[in-house]
Amino acid sequence: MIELEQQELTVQQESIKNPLDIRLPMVEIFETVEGEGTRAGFPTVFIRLFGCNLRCTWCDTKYSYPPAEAEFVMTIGEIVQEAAKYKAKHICFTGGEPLLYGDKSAALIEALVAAGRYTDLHVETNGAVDLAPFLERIDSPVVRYVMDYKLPDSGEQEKMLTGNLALLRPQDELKFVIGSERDFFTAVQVLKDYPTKALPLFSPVWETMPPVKLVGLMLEHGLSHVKLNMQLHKIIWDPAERGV
Ligand SMILES: Nc1nc2[nH]cc(C(=O)O)c2c(=O)[nH]1
Ligand code: SF4
Ligand SMILES: [Mg+2]
Repeated sequence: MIELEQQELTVQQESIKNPLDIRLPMVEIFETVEGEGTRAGFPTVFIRLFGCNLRCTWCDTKYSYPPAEAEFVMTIGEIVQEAAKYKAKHICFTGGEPLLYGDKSAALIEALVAAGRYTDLHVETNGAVDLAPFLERIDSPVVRYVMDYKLPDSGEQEKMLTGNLALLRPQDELKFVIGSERDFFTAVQVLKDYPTKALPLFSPVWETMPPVKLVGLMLEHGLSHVKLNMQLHKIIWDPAERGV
């Protein structure tokens, strides 16, 4: 994969003039209903890029980074065309980490916006990529960021760029995946320490945090501004199923 990325970079530095020709490593494109966040339940096209800069203990998409390999490479033009084969008007841009490719990730978002088909394009980002360049460059009311804040159980908390929290806007979402009481109390503290305009979502880790326990903690601690976030796709389909 590293070889592929280096090869891609060399080729692109030489010859890319049209953003639609930029090539990105892909895992999958499919249509389903969004399982999470404020747009849960809406038919949505998922565009899943390959590669991630984190390794969360409870990750449910380990097929989206090495030692797994990218399923295929597509140009931005091909990705936009493939997405347009589906009827959904919402896009979930995910991974892996969809913003891993910097300017190339931004160019894909811009091309999807330019297609003019979509009323919502949300980016599922992992909290370890600086959102400032994307917020500066992409000026579209349909583009929203759903940022994860990784808690202690994920093993990746120290990679969180806390500066992102102040950059998030009211249309954005800040998701905490909560695996334990320690995670819960850390999330509560983060919300106190780093004020944000984004909507906070608390999502239970499927295997270790029974939803009833998380709801109990939310009510007990008066978290009236926090929304419970259940992963609908794990309730509708087998939790291990891909492409749903
Ligand atoms: N239905 C469904 N909703 C999702 N929301 C976020 C997902 C993700 O993997 O990022 C996801 C996913 O994989 N499936
Ligand atoms: S950031 Fe997302 S894709 Fe990357 S390891 Fe963590 S859960 Fe998995
Ligand atoms: Mg998933």
